[in-house]
Amino acid sequence: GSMDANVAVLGTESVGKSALTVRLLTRRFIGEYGDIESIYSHSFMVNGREISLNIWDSPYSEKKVQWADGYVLVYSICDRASFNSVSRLIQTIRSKKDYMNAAKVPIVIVGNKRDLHHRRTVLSEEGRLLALNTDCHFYEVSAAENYHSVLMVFHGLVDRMKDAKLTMKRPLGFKGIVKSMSAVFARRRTDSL
Ligand SMILES: Nc1nc2c(ncn2[C@@H]2O[C@H](COP(=O)(O)OP(=O)(O)OP(=O)(O)O)[C@@H](O)[C@H]2O)c(=O)[nH]1
Repeated sequence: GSMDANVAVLGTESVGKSALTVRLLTRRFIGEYGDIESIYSHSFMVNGREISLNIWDSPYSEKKVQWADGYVLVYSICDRASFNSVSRLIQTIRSKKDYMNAAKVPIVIVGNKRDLHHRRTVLSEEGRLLALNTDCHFYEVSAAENYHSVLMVFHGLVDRMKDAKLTMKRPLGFKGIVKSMSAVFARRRTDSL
């Protein structure tokens, strides 16, 4: 059957949340993203099954943590503070989500801006270790350079959400605010939330 799930892309400022989301949806990197805050709907096939994701790309808020079924937690490999905030986010999500088993909340950790290795301040091993210790998936990617690795992030999350037995079909909770990608390319402020 198909799966319909809500995904929150979270992380501190300028780590590339919009870049990752736009890369997934359009396969493109457009450089500057402005103050985009929208929910996007995106469907793809995984092992012959249609997966429909509602993706909310935005700074942290409690409302989004409640809304989401799965989380993409993004930091920049050039920004130590953004990495530190990821472990705090994991704690927050696990304390706020009412799962039978908190360890099962589907979370993937993403170290972005891999292309900027000359400015790296967070080692790959540190990301991998954090993921190991918190039972999350881990990816290092470059939204700027690569579509495939970004796709793998969302496939990994879908796998985790399937494990969490999230199979019910349900309507999008925020009627009428799914923006078309033209809003992104027009770099329009989307303040209707
Ligand atoms: N070199 C490089 N730059 C990137 C990458 N991803 C994003 N950027 C740049 O980093 C800046 C911030 O990217 P955004 O996608 O707007 O980051 P964000 O996390 O959505 O930022 P906020 O909306 O401010 O929270 C932009 O100038 C992007 O072009 C990457 O993989 N490599």
